[in-house]
Amino acid sequence: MGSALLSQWIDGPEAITVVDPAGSEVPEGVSLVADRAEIADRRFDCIVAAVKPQLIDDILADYAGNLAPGGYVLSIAAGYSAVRLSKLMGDAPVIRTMPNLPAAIGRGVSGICPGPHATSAHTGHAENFMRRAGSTITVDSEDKLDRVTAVAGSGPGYVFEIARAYAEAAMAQGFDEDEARDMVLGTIGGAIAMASEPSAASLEDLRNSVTSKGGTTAAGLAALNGDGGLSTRLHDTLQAAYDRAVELR
Ligand SMILES: NC(=O)C1=CN([C@@H]2O[C@H](COP(=O)(O)OP(=O)(O)OC[C@H]3O[C@@H](n4cnc5c(N)ncnc54)[C@H](O)[C@@H]3O)[C@@H](O)[C@H]2O)C=CC1
Ligand SMILES: O=C(O)[C@@H]1CCC=N1
Repeated sequence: MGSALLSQWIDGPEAITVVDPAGSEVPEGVSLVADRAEIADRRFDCIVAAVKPQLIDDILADYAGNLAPGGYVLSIAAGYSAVRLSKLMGDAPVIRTMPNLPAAIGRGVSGICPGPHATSAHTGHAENFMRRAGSTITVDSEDKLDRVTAVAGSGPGYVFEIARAYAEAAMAQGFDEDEARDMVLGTIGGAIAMASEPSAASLEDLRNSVTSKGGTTAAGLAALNGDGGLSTRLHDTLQAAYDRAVELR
């Protein structure tokens, strides 16, 4: 996820240094170091925590001394609370964010939640930073950010899985893999673009506008969600993701 954001951040004026022991590739103009020791005496206005939440306890405390006076920590980690991260880093100002993967093409949706000691200047900076990667929603509690995580952070995973299953079903109708992928992504993309038009009708009305009485869509929709099974499944999906975020706090 860090690389996806980085791809959108590089056009800005900031000097960016990435620490990654795995030596991931970084875009031109970004410094890469494999070991924090190489930057031990340097100070940064913003430290981005982009490791797995389960690794934060072991990794981030070492960076407390790398924060410049007035700087802040921007976390993208799911669940791991800003309060806990601030304490871990010597009462540093922390802003928690929750981006999603389409940030890689500037189409992300990012939640932002100011944490302990964060000033309005820190929040403004984080909002500008995340807006470079797509749209943002600022929330006033960590619990809400964990719910943004369930809806949007994990959301591309649900969408890719739905598209995959949809394409698999198209193949069962006799289309080859490329045909199925093209038709399914074209249909999803077209429908979403139409629903995203400023003057678009409600999602319910749009659905109804496809559904002729006694026709094919009505037959398909009855199988898809006639018993409310899809609605229940999606409700359970978001709840399970939220519950996991709570466990990671
Ligand atoms: N994958 C996604 O769609 C999203 C992920 N996130 C959050 O982003 C964070 C990273 O997740 P992913 O990108 O999926 O995982 P990832 O495994 O792809 O990336 C983690 C990176 O951390 C690096 N790393 C490991 N140990 C390190 C250390 N000691 N110092 C510096 N870097 C180290 C790894 O080499 C790797 O490049 C997690 O906290 C996750 O909750 C948030 C929103 C969406
Ligand atoms: O699966 C995860 O935990 C991360 C956070 C949101 C999306 N990927």
